[in-house]
Amino acid sequence: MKLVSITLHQVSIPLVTPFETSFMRETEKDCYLVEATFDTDRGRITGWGESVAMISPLYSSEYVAAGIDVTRRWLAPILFGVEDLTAETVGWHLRHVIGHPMAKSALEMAVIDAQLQVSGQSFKSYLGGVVDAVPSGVSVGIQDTVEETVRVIGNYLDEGYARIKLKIKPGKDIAPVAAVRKAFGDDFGFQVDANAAYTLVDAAHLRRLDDYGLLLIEQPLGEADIRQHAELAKLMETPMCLDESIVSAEAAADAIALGAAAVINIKPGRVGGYIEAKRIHDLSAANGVAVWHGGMVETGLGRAANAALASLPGFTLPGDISASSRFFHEDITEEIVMRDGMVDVPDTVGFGVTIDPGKLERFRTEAIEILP
Ligand SMILES: CC(=O)N[C@@H](Cc1ccc2ccccc2c1)C(=O)O
Ligand SMILES: [Mg+2]
Repeated sequence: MKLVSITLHQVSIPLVTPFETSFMRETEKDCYLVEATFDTDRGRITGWGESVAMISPLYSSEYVAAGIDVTRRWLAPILFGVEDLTAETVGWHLRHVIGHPMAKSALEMAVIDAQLQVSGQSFKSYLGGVVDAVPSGVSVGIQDTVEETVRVIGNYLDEGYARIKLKIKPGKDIAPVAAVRKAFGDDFGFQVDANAAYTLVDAAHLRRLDDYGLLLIEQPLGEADIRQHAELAKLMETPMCLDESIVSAEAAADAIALGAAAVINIKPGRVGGYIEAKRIHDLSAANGVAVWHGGMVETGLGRAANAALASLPGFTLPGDISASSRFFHEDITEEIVMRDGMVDVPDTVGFGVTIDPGKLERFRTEAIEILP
C-alpha cells in the first residue's frame, strides 16, 4: 500500500468521574486519532489508529503535543517515502526515530486497519485470536476516602466486572485494600497498581499487602527499576507485574530473565504497536509468564483493537478492557459493552468498529493535516 495523506484528530472527551492515579488526576481523556489514506490494489482506503499518549508526560515521556509533532516532522515523512507499506514493517521503517512508541503505534494501527480492509480479515483472525469474548476487568482510581473506595468498588462488582484493580500510592494503600477485602470477601479477583509510586525502601510496607490475597501488584517501583523489582519480588508473596517498565520485547525478556515479572501488563501503545505487543505475548507464553491486556482509557477504536489482541491464548488474566461507559458518557465509536463480566471480541473486517463523524466532530479540538 502507498500512504497518501494523514489527518491527526486531537480529541478531548469528558470522563464520567475524575480518574486519579499516583501520578495525576484526569477529568477528561485527551488523545489524538490517526486518519490515514492509502492507495491500494483495492483503490483508496482509509485506516484509523489511536495514540494512547496522555496530555502530560507523567505516565511515560510521551504526551499528545509531542506525538503530533514527531508524527508531522519525522514519522509521517518516512512512511510517505515507502512504496509498498505493510503493517508488519512499519516499526522497521520507523526504527531510526528514537522512542515515541505511542506515536509509532498509532500509525502502525492505521496501516493495520487499511491492510485488513484490503484483505477482508478481522483483526482477531489476523492475530490468531481463539475466543469470542474476553473477561472484562476494571481499573478504579484513588478515592478521597476508604468508604468511597468501598462504595465505588461495590458498584463495579454489582455491574459484574470480572476483576477489580485499585490504584494505590503511599498513604492510600493498605487501608483501602483491607477495607475492600473486609467488605466483599476473598472470592473476587483483586489487584493493585502503584504506577511506580514506591521505592525499595517501602519493601516492608508493601509486604503487608501479602495479607490480602491479591492477584498481583502492578509496577510498584520506577520504570527503570527492573532489577529492583526482582529484589522486591523475592521479598513478597504477591506476584510481581510490570507495566511502565515493559517498553519493548527486549525489556520483557530482561524482566523475565531477572525474575522481575511473574505477570506482564501488555499495552500496544507503550511498546510501539500491536505487532511488538504480540511478540511480547509470544515471549511471555514461552516463558510461562501470564499476560493480561492493560488499558489507557482508550476510545472504542483502541478498545476494540485491544479486545482482539486479548483474544490470544496467552492472555490468561482479566485485563483493563472495561465498557466504554466506565469512562465516557459517549464514545466516538459504537459503545463497547460489558455483559456478564465479558467484552465481545469483534470479528468483522478490520477492528470491527466505526468512527462516528458527528461524535468525532463534537469532541475534536484540532485537526492537523499532513501531506507528502
Ligand atoms: C486504566 C489504567 O489504569 N491505565 C494505566 C494508567 C492510566 C490511568 C489514567 C489514564 C487517563 C488517561 C489516559 C491514560 C491513563 C492511563 C495503567 O494501567 O497504569
Ligand atoms: Mg498500570
